[in-house]
Amino acid sequence: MTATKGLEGIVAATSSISSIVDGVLTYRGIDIDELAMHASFEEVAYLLWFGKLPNAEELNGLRVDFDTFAPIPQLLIEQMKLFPKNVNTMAALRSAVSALAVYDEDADDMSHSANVKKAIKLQAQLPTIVAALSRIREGKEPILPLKGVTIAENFLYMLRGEQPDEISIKALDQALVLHADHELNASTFAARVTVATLSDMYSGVTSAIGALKGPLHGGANEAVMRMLEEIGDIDHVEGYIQEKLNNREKIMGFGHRVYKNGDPRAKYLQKMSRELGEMKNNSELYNMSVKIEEMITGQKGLKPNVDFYSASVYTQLGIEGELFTPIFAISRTSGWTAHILEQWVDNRIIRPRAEYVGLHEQKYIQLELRA
Ligand SMILES: CC(=O)SCCNC(=O)CCNC(=O)[C@H](O)C(C)(C)COP(=O)(O)OP(=O)(O)OC[C@H]1O[C@@H](n2cnc3c(N)ncnc32)[C@H](O)[C@@H]1OP(=O)(O)O
Ligand SMILES: O=C([O-])CC(=O)C(=O)O
Repeated sequence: MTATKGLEGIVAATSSISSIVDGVLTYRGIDIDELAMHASFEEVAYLLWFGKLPNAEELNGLRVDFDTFAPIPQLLIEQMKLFPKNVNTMAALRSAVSALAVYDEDADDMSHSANVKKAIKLQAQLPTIVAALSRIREGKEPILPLKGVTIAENFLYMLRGEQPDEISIKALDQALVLHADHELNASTFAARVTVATLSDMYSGVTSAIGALKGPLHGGANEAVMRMLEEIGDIDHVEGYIQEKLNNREKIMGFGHRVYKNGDPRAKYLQKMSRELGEMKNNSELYNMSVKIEEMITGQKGLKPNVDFYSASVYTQLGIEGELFTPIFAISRTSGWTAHILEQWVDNRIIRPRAEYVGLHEQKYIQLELRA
């Protein structure tokens, strides 16, 4: 038995949700380019769960479900208020989603219909939780979700308590579409491993949030923002990045296990970042990001991934760094829950082997004889 570090190249599941072949990403067979340009996040969530784009009636039904489920239990809000103010937002989100199970009397109902309902419910409630966590951190009261608006609009409204502008809504909606699913990435794999024991959907999504938090995965978008803040000025990019490269440090937001010639999602976030800068007459963040990209691609041949330009996009939308990875989680909830439902269709516990590299033939030594 020989281990493959990081399971690189190992095919660990079959799936009909999303695929990456020769650098082309599709959701249910539809190219991400088409979805990025034409689809709303609500349509994409439906597509991931049900395998087809919704007709007008189905889409409306899903929107009504989101409206119904978006409010979160008051007891959960009270619990979140007890979290320390400086808590990591992903840690708080992980705890809040875990707690949601306690308030759902159907949490352990493993029928397909109950699980589909939980997927929709989780998708509706994640934006409410993330916005509430942000408001509580700022010492403000959480805001109740609106009815009859998109997830992107509702989230921005609940964050700020005022009607967001159309450009921000459109940009966030497109970002949600781009982050919704990505084959067997680490957090989705974590979700599938968890629910393959026949544990419940809340456990699966809680595991996934834990995996997404790390800076080698979803946490990279926040790390990119911290890096841009540390650099501070376009004139400092060269010295800062060169020193990191000389020290063989990783630059967050670059590289990918599967894409070697570039992440097809990154170009949309780059475009959005450029356009937002032009609109606000302040392209500093965008220009810094482009300069970083030129250096990393020039010297290491590495291309930006989905996390790199999302950092400057969210910042230009007036969103704080602590919310970048939680926003990723809001979007990826659609993909995680679609994978969880798929896992249960033909389930088998996921239990690989380890190549043992430890000591052999050791003897038990009595406590009093140990050094
Ligand atoms: C949504 C997402 O999860 S997208 C990914 C978000 N993560 C990041 O942006 C973090 C930065 N990137 C990375 O750490 C990696 O590229 C990963 C985690 C995305 C992929 O990891 P792996 O496929 O295991 O590649 P690995 O880390 O082994 O890198 C291969 C080589 O490229 C180098 N490399 C990879 N990414 C980077 C980077 N961002 N900066 C500098 N060097 C890098 C590694 O140092 C390694 O070099 P070596 O062979 O000389 O040791
Ligand atoms: O697929 C991966 O390894 C990481 C990624 O880009 C994602 O989850 O969107």
